[in-house]
Amino acid sequence: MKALQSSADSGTAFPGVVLAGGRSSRMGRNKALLPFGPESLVLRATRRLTPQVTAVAINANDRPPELEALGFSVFSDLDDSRSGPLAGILASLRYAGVASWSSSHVVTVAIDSPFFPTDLVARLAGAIDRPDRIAVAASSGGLHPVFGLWPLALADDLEHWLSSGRSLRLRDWLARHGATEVHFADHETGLGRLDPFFNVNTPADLVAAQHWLGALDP
Ligand SMILES: Nc1nc2c(ncn2[C@@H]2O[C@H](COP(=O)(O)OP(=O)(O)OP(=O)(O)O)[C@@H](O)[C@H]2O)c(=O)[nH]1
Ligand SMILES: [Mg+2]
Repeated sequence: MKALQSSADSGTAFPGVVLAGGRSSRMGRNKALLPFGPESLVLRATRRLTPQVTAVAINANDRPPELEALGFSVFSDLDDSRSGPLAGILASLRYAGVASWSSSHVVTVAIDSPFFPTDLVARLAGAIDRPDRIAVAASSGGLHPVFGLWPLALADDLEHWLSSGRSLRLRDWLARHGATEVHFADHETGLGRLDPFFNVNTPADLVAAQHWLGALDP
């Protein structure tokens, strides 16, 4: 069995994927390319993730030229069913093989949580001690399982789970394996406490997020 490839001394050693494969139906337009501060949500996510991981790729099903031109590897779900985040996690586990990422796990983050913690990966990695363990993020707002550390060894299990018509709910597949939950504190801002996993789903959420952005460090 592969050793868990992370240590406090060498820093985290996992590749990361920005999950941007959803429909953005509540927003009404592709969330990845939404302007956010001086950049876009996808650039914000990659910029926040890059210092935490060994490589970054983007998982997307809508792939306009502006997305492809960012300089990151982009890969789609295995099929076009848009069946939810589990499809993106499976695609990420499979992409790890395509990209020859030699690690025990892949990290995923959501496209639409622009304030996710800068110590996300270190904290998730520090919470598990075996290469077959899953770690997921939690906060005052509850569990955020799209932010997780996923063992590559579970790819076949997940593919079978999805292809056999089991639940598409991420939490249902998590329950099958168990996961270590890692709690993250709110950001303290001049405007009050902000859940680091604040989620931008609607145009109103985007307005609120821009407001929070002004109250936070870069
Ligand atoms: N790869 C992939 N990722 C998905 C899929 N559905 C949701 N996601 C991702 O999961 C995260 C949470 O998605 P949601 O905010 O719940 O859904 P959304 O599709 O982005 O937006 P809505 O259509 O408004 O629900 C985001 O990072 C999405 O890009 C999917 O079918 N495939
Ligand atoms: Mg969302």
